[in-house]
Amino acid sequence: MSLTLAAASLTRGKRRLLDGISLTLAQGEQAALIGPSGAGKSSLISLAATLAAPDGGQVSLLGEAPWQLGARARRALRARIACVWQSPPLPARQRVIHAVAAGRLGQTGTLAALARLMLPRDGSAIERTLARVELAHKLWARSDVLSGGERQRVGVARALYQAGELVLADEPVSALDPYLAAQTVRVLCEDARARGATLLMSLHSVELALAHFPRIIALRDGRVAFDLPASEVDEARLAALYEGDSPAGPALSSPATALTPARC
Ligand SMILES: Nc1ncnc2c1ncn2[C@@H]1O[C@H](COP(=O)(O)OP(=O)(O)OP(=O)(O)O)[C@@H](O)[C@H]1O
Repeated sequence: MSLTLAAASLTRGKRRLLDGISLTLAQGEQAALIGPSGAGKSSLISLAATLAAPDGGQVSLLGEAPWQLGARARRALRARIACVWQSPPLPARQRVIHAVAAGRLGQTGTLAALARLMLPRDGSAIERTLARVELAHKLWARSDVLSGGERQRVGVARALYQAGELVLADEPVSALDPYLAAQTVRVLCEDARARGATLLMSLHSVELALAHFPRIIALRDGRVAFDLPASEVDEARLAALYEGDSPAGPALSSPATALTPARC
């Protein structure tokens, strides 16, 4: 299995963000994660990206138990996992070419990686990757002059360039217009399919989820509400899922650690 969560839970302060989540994704499988705001979608992606360790249950990624590995082995595992964040953490002065090149930073030794980052050898491959998200013209632009949607597409290009065996995407198209959103989801799905990579993507747009994914995993209040083939997700299930959106769990009693995006 590419991704397995077995009764996985995640707690911050007194709040249970994820409550006994069990699911598996086979190598090459593609699933969309949907659910109301606050359902736990980003928390689940954070667990799968090893940004957070479960405080109950197990997480297994690409056949490894990340939290039983030493730091070095966990870094090597992370290099096989590509992440796309809703707000990609791009340093302001970084140029797009370097931001995309950073996708492969974890795949070589430190010195080679730094040299590659300063002076990307495969600028034309990076440009072609950017062209897939209609951003080739921004190759040398600085990150701080990009729009929110352009930043998101740089994050997508970085993941495409990384070519991870497991691709995790948390609301990767929330800042894009409907045409680009559909186009970008399609590119991520096609790329994963062509490489036999596994893809898990959280989406607010149920329409995009149903149009592009064969499997829909729905979360509500930190639990799996349903996990079904897209063809079996009907209006009644969606109405029950989104009806009466409510915050999950009790209020925090103490400041909690934010699940901040980091490079996978
Ligand atoms: N570090 C934290 N400390 C305390 N509560 C948190 C923390 N991170 C998230 N939460 C809470 O956990 C719940 C789940 O958050 P999460 O971001 O996973 O939901 P989501 O489904 O991705 O929501 P959205 O669709 O709005 O992005 C929310 O109620 C959120 O306020």
